[in-house]
Amino acid sequence: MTERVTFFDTKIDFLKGVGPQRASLLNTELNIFTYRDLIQYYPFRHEDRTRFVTIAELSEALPSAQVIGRIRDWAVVGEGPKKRLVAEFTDHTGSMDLVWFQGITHFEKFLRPGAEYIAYGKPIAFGSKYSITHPELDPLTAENEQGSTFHPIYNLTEKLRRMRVDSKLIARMMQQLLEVAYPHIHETLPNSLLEQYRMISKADAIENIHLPKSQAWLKQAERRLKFEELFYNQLRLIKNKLIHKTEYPGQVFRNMKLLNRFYKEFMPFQLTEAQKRVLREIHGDLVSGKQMNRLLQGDVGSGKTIVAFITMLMAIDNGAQACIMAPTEILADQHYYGLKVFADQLGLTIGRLTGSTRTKGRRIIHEQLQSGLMHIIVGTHALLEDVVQFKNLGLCIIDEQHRFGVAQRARLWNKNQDIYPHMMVMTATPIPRTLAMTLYGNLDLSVIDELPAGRKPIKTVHRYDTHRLEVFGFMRQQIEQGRQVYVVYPLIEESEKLDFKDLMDGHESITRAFPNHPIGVLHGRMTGYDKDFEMERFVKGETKIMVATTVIEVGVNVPNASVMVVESAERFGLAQLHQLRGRVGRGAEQSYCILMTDYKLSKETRTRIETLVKTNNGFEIADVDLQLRGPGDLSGTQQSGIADLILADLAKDGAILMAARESAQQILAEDPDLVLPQHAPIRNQVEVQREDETNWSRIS
Ligand SMILES: Nc1ncnc2c1ncn2[C@@H]1O[C@H](COP(=O)(O)OP(=O)(O)OP(=O)(O)O)[C@@H](O)[C@H]1O
Repeated sequence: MTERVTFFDTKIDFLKGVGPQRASLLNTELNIFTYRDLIQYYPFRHEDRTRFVTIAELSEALPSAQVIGRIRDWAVVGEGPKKRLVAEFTDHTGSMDLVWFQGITHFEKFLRPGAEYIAYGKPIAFGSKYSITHPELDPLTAENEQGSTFHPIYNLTEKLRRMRVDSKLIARMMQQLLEVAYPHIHETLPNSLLEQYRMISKADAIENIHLPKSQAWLKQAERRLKFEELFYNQLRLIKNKLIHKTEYPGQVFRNMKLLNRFYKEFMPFQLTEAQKRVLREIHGDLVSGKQMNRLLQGDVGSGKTIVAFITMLMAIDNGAQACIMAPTEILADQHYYGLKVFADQLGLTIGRLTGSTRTKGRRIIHEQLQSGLMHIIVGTHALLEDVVQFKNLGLCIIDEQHRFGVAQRARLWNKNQDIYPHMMVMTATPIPRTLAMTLYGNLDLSVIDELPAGRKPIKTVHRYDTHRLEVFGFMRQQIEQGRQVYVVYPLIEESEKLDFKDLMDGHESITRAFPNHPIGVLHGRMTGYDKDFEMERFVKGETKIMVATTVIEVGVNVPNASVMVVESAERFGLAQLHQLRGRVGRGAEQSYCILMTDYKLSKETRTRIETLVKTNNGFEIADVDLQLRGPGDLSGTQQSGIADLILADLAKDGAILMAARESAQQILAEDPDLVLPQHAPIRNQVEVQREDETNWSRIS
């Protein structure tokens, strides 16, 4: 497709007052090269500059205040870092101080005693007098004395600030650009939607997101642009889903001989109703003749492994092979061991391929996959290598998908010659609905929303470090009743050395406190062999306590372990704590999770800990996590497309997302190829943006 050059491709150098030096600064610091880049560089907040207060009305409760007054006098006082310029600023109600620690020489030249200014900033009381440090100061003019509007504040880098590129300058550039750009901004939503949701035009929205005429306009602009962003996000995902459903054939897996045999002879337990329902959904896909693209969500311990295995059997029953890809070696190993038990019973060949598989082993696996001798392969990224070829890959299961990129997924698809393999994505931690929709809106969703019968909810408590002896006492009691215990320490890359020392000190003090019980230790610095050895001892019950880092976070399954002690729990994220806790409560015994922390906790940390104490429900926890941290921070989601949402906030804009999704669904159901005249704005936008994998709401 040839690039269409538009007005918005003009270089910012053409704006008045930009010049080559500033242009290159904006290029390198903010990635702003063209009018398009600039106009889409939205401010992150606005200052309300419509109202004034008098000096008598100042109060510390005001986050900021705008005052008209006169500089009566000023002086430079103090020495060294305390050196500052203090100006006395007065109006008819009183006097206050304006203070500068930086730019003193500039203000010495700029301040004129007797002249009138508008000062803006955060008022702080010193005794009976208020002062503003580093206020924004503008000479009073006929224009600004009525109060201006809302001033946009842009994210800027330190270097830009040093070079005197501030929000005011960007706002001036924006004003200049908007004056000429307005007629070039095409409408990108159909009239019907604008009317249905009473939204303003794209051009008005762009103008008001930068330089709003009023608070009401700003709100309208935000709502319109968020809607558009989410609408195109959903349109892209739903369209993608439709294409898969209509255009991509899938192998049909009807034979169920092996599956029936497994059910009759080896099935270790009764499936839960939720597991059965999900398997019916999957089976429906696998006999539909279309390629399956499904997301399998289930809370920690809900029994995803058996669902994955039965799905694999459906493929193998029909002469196809299955693979499962996990983000880490430990997790791949866990899947391997979990699945091997079942595979061995049926005499199926299962292999494991990770970074540490030796060359010779690799070669054998490659051959067996190519000849079709190997039925199931479990692995990490190593599976993506070109040398890995299958005879007939019928099913790919991807665990923890959000750690894999879109391109990696596509590479797996292409591993089969004639027909794409069926795809199933499993997430080990529940994700909130809004996030699931924007990340995985192109997939069909299956949820295992029920834990196996007989599980007792894990009891979670919070204990301060000072109560460690009591905790040890409790651990001892549990071990004497035949149970096993995990003690987990944080190990975070930035403070790895110290953390490692904590882990080893912890190991030592536990060894001293439990002289009669064998203790294991597990961390990322150990070799694969040592890790396997330690894990095996714990699985067999030879060690009673496992002191570990978060390497055991996902997938580890030792039903006899009933106590999880998390040291420095304040340093873990919510999802991570929920995952860790999920390592216990996997058998029939009552299980416990003990979150150890320091006395001093931030408000957010307290909320995290209290949430875990209060609920075992992963979906509820995921929602709190989203509220606390925002979607960009949820573990591992950064690179997966969520960052492309510039304005919409999935924690707050759920209602807009639902409306946008519904609209996208309706429009595509009525007009899948977007050929109706009323959908021309969408068609145009989609045609221009098709090249862009992630963001279809860009200015064209
Ligand atoms: N229907 C069931 N009845 C009884 N036990 C079950 C059932 N389904 C699974 N289990 C057992 O529950 C435990 C957890 O299952 P599994 O390891 O598949 O969980 P998961 O969903 O993968 O969770 P995680 O993400 O925490 O690993 C295992 O010991 C498994 O054998």
